[in-house]
Amino acid sequence: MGLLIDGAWHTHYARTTKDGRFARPQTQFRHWVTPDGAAGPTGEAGFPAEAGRYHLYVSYACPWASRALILRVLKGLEGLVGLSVVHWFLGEDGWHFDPADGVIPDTVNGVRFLRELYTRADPACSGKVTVPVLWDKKRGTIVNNESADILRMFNRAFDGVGANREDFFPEPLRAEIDRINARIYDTVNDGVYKAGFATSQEAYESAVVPLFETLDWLEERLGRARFLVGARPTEADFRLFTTLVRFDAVYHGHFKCNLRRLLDYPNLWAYTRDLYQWPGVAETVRFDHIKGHYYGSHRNINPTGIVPVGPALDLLEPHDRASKGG
Ligand SMILES: N[C@@H](CCC(=O)N[C@@H](CS)C(=O)NCC(=O)O)C(=O)O
Repeated sequence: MGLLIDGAWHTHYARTTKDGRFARPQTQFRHWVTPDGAAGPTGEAGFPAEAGRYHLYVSYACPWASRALILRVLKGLEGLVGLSVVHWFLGEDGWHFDPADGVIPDTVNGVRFLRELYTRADPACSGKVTVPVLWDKKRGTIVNNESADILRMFNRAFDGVGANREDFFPEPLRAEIDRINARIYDTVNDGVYKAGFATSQEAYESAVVPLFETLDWLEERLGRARFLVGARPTEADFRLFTTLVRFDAVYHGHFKCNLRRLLDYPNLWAYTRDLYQWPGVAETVRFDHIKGHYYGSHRNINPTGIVPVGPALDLLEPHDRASKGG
């Protein structure tokens, strides 16, 4: 693992703060694709929605990239926004495209390492080289590498150029979705990383306790309703899903989030299966990439790199959630 400093690749840097806490770095590129090319909530104008102009780079292993991948499918953007998938192993050279099952090479820029995209976009770029990345083929630059922004763009920007009209961030539900996202981001999506990458007992415990408080709260909420907000799935559900689907396979053991398993939460487990079985979602979930990435790449946490065979999970088991409405 490494990062860019003024365009140069470095492999030695502190991952945690002095007290052992993991702090997620700021995202560098925050422009927006919009229907007419007007500026979005952040960044510059000049990225109008056009069929075939933009390309998405993801890892199947990564929960942040996977949420963008899910929205690409749910909005019917496969024919409009191209796709490349990195190799699951994240080593000294960062994300790369070595051939392996499931890897989709970079047909746009022909790069071997993802970091080359970052320095093409900005030769003096500094920061982590992360997925997802949304690339503009016309201007030859990164539009945005923040998954939360990419979800919102995919949800609306391409509706006039061939996306379907499904709305995963409906106007009347926005405030509630934002409110629920904030808690889930801090304690669950990022919470598992704060626990897993902690290098002090205190930092670890201060992530695990709120993580399970939120899961307990969600268990209760999802006992009353099929989805988090409203009667249809929204972005809030898919943002939570990508963490839940990895929970027992990776976070429970590898990241020591082991107060309870997802399987111990009847509602959360059935909810995860419901979303997994939602048309288009299962094809975005690749456990070989997920497990290979976490257990194989984080040698500070798992020095042998051995990938456990279990747990046996049946995500296709019927979920019986339709009775909760929606
Ligand atoms: N804020 C970013 C975070 C993305 C992120 O952290 N991705 C991880 C993979 S799960 C990554 O690419 N890490 C590369 C590294 O740490 O070198 C987003 O949500 O898009």
